[in-house]
Amino acid sequence: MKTPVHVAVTGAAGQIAYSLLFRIAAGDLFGPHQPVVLKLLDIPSAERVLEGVGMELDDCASPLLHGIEVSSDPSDVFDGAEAVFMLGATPRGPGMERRDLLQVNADIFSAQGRALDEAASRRVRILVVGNPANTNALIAQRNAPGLAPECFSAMTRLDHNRAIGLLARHCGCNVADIARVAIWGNHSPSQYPDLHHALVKGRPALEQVDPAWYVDEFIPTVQQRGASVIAIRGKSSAASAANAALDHMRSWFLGTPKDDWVSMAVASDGSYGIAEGLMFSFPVAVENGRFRIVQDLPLNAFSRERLRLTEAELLEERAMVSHLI
Ligand SMILES: NC(=O)C1=CN([C@@H]2O[C@H](COP(=O)(O)OP(=O)(O)OC[C@H]3O[C@@H](n4cnc5c(N)ncnc54)[C@H](O)[C@@H]3O)[C@@H](O)[C@H]2O)C=CC1
Ligand SMILES: O=C([O-])CC(=O)C(=O)O
Repeated sequence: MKTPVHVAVTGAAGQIAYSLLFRIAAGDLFGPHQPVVLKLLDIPSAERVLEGVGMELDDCASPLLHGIEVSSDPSDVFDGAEAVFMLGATPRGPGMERRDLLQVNADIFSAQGRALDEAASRRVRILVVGNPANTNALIAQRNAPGLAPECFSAMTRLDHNRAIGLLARHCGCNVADIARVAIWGNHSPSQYPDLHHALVKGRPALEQVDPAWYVDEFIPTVQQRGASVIAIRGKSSAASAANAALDHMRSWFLGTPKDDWVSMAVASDGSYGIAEGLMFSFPVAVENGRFRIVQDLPLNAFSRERLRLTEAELLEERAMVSHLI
């Protein structure tokens, strides 16, 4: 048996965690031969719920689950962690934008960034899911100067999966027939779901869909999908968010297919003219456990303008938390 990977999950008593933890324990993250230790963090008032989640994990009798540790102290939970899912944050309700959560959630990410700096493995891979995810990831990263910026990412994989699902339904094909969809920018309505490089059954997607559908339906539907789920379900996406978080981490640990990429918000290195340091979603490829931003994709005037708009929003969000970074 291999040495267990230590996986920390914050907000472990919440709804996304309830869809995530059992799948990690079942091997959906690292496969059927890699044991894990789950390290669960939530606030003291959630202690009883967390205890109950731990009981249910025990009751799954998963041979891959080599331990469960529960705490309300981030330093305990991040100690030696190699994979960290940062879910712990207040979700939005109907009528709110994700950025309305910035003042509510920002302090969590500065404190937990410092705890990661102090305790996590130097090779840790951190995924911020709690909203507004990009700027929370920026706050955490800036509060962890002892960790490489490449240890941090924020989740736009749900948007990426939504885009693939919608395109597949529209084209009447299987999701496996689709490649090279990209989400650029912020996990917010300003994000840019880009089909200019996408392939459906190996042929350019934009030759197979009506341009008006792409601009007037596809882009706004993906941008607003989170709000649509809240309006209909009464709560924000949870199972699909957990699924995307697993997809994100699995791609980061195990790699992306040779002829495809995924979308991840990572610290900008200035690629495509995006301000350095912003946590910006790019198409990325992963090889040997390291991601690289896919380079040299041609961007037309429409795409350049969309990138500029979402970058402007992230710059505004960064200015709103300048006291924390
Ligand atoms: N990036 C993305 O694509 C998505 C992001 N989200 C975001 O994920 C976050 C979590 O969503 P849910 O699980 O539905 O919310 P939830 O309210 O069910 O769970 C959040 C949990 O975090 C805990 N928490 C709060 N402060 C904490 C702290 N300082 N340390 C540790 N835990 C803390 C709460 O006690 C609660 O148990 C929300 O911010 C939501 O908006 C949700 C869906 C998709
Ligand atoms: O919309 C929300 O608040 C939750 C979320 O981030 C999503 O579903 O994309």
